[in-house]
Amino acid sequence: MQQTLYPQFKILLVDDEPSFVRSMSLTLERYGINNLTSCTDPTQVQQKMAHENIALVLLDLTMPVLSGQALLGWLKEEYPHVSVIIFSGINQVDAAVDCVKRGAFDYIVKTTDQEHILESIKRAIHTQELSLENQALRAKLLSQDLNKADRFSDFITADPKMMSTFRYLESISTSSQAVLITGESGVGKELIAHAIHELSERKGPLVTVNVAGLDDNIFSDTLFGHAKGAFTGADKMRPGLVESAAGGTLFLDEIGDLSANSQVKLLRLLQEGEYYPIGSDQPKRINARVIVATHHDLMSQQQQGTFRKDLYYRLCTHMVTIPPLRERLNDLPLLIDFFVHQACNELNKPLLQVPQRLATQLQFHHFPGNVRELRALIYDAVSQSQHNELSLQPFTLLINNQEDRAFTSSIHFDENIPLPTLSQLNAILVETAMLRANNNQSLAARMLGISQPALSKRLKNMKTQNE
Ligand SMILES: Nc1ncnc2c1ncn2[C@@H]1O[C@H](COP(=O)(O)OP(=O)(O)OP(=O)(O)O)[C@@H](O)[C@H]1O
Repeated sequence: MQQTLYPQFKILLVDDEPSFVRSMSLTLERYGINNLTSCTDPTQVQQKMAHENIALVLLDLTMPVLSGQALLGWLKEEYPHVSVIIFSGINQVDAAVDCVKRGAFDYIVKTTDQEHILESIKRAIHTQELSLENQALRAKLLSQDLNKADRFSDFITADPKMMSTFRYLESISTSSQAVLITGESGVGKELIAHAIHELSERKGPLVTVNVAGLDDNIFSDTLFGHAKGAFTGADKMRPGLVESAAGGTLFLDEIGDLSANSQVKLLRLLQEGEYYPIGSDQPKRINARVIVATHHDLMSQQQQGTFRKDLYYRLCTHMVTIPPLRERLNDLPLLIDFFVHQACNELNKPLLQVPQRLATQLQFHHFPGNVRELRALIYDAVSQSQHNELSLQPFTLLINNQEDRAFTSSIHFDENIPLPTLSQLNAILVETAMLRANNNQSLAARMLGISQPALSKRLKNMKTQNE
């Protein structure tokens, strides 16, 4: 099994008592916090900070030679972004206030119960993770570049909104927090989940589970597995898919359809990082990053009370929304070419020419099934094509219907206002087409159903009439 280090940065434990360092390390490791380094000699801290990627320090207050307070002052001066939690053998309000004033994240008495200590450490980790991601995100947004563009190569797009989504995903690639992907059915959420897994560089597998329609028992059995004898027919222990995803990613698709009971279990898994196989009282720890996706509007589901608020807010930390195809029409020609290539390859046909007007004409279609629908249409057209050009037959009904509908529903003449003249309408149409085509005359001409020279002539006429 792959051992993933958590968190992504190191935690330095400094205490002159070797027994405390040992027991604290064991406790943290038991709770999945295993990216640790330690020292019992406070004078070594300087060297460790210089050579290791440390973002959280757990510091004993009372040590010989160099006190925790002195080290805290030095750390806050030299490494202001590093969080420091102070541990003390005694509960001294003055010392606690002083440490917090000097910038300590928290002050903990060593005899405090373990849960409280862990809570504080988890909070510090979470704060550091968010701040590191924030820095990465800012750098990424400023740079405009993708470092690992190849990880997105299966997702065909030239859309600026998708490019910012890719940059955002790069900046959170090493985070251990869950990612929520939303968007209509068929927009490519599963492809994005694959890209996130690839970006994370986790060595383990990507395990996908469609949770729609799973009742709570099946959900638990599928994800958490069961112990031998847990129920009739459980004749041997079976590990769940959380375990299969160890060292990798667990992708839960259709999360908006999760039953209320299963939502509680998922929340616990995300919050505590633990789960119980059915019939076992031994908790197991998750060692996989979780990605969830849904085509539902989770925000309104949680407002209506069908999706737990706490789970929603937990999932929201990292969220991406993939726009529907009709909102990224620039992707149409790219996707058409891509699917024609793919279909010709798969169906063993020579590469077909794509009539240029296809993308323009398809712009009017609403694409309720998004890219999946476009893919199916292209595959159908490729299989029906007899000659070396893609047959437009499968699209005719769709194009005519949509063009007519788009046309008639968008044009309305108010009875109280005089009708425009034909030349006024002509000018409006030409200007709108030029605007939509980004001043590309060939494209605008195709939209208007005329040749490029004819459009150029009209533009010249309009110009002289205006002069
Ligand atoms: N941008 C894209 N480039 C190439 N192929 C795409 C793109 N987007 C989607 N596809 C293809 O469209 C189909 C549907 O994509 P996918 O299954 O990822 O959608 P989804 O959003 O997860 O849908 P659902 O909500 O129904 O699960 C797949 O065959 C996928 O490969």
